Amino acid sequence: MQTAGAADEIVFDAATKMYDGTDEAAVDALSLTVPAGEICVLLGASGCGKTTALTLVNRLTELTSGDIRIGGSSIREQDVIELRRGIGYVIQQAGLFPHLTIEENVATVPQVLGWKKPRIAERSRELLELVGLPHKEYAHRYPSQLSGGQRQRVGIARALAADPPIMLMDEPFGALDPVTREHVQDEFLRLQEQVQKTTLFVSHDIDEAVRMGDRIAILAKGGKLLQYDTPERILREPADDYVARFVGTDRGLKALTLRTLGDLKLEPADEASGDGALHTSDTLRTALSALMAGGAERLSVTDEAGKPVGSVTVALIREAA
Ligand SMILES: Nc1ncnc2c1ncn2[C@@H]1O[C@H](COP(=O)(O)OP(=O)(O)OP(=O)(O)O)[C@@H](O)[C@H]1O
Repeated sequence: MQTAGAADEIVFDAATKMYDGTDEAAVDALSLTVPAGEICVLLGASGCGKTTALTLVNRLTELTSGDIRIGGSSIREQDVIELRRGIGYVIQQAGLFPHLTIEENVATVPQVLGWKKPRIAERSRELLELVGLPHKEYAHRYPSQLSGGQRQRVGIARALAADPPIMLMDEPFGALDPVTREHVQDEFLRLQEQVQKTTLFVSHDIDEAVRMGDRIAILAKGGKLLQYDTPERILREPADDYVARFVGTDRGLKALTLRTLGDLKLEPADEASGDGALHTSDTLRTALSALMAGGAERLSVTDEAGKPVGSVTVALIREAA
């Protein structure tokens, strides 16, 4: 299996885009640094410049002024084709080639790079396994023979094929139903633990941003950066009223998704502790919801092996929050 490959820091340095025929910048002097190996979610309302900011990085959109540096090198000074070889790009509908099999789709970039056949075959096999699509079952299907979630996973495998240091993801899970979406998000996070790519991820969904982001950049119209922080800080200390409104009045509840029962000093369990349906890996929000739904005073908690480790109450969660 693939382990962490190279990852590069991305620096936006007063990056500005003014489209022809417009008199307002779509992205106005955006400056931020995404540390190597982290996921930065660009979050904001429709039209605030998220996609523009993203596509400035692979030069699908050209900068009007300012700069973007990847691993210290300006993108302006690089050959566009070379630049894009180092960047995986995933879009909403996966953008797979319908007339190519899954394996051929994953192999497109290695083929362009002139890899030898056995190396391409090995890489495709490895990547399909990595995204949870066993080669034997899926390699020879066509995109139309997969579910939406599976197609998105192939899109991710294809973007990772040449082991690029950077991933750009433009609402990659936007077209999926909420259950599949959560599942694919979790899978991507597991994958990211292994590959550790520097990832820019566009979303307009605060829940997705909180789940996926090591950091979240909240943008307002014109690509103006309102706050750039960890999900925890954004939920607890929104920079202004706009950010507070954007993250929602239930931000206290959302913050509960950032911590798990394993982070708490649990209380001892007693006979009245319920049936131990909660695990240390469950979030505080899941625990609160289980306590409310069951009307229980206290629920017992087990570790992943099913061993009882204590119990949780609403008061304990309130204290932790
Ligand atoms: N090719 C273009 N020519 C002119 N204006 C454009 C072009 N592409 C985008 N824009 C404008 O730039 C602004 C930012 O668009 P962009 O697509 O980056 O926003 P976004 O935040 O990604 O929006 P959404 O969430 O709706 O996809 C918008 O006002 C849009 O109309």
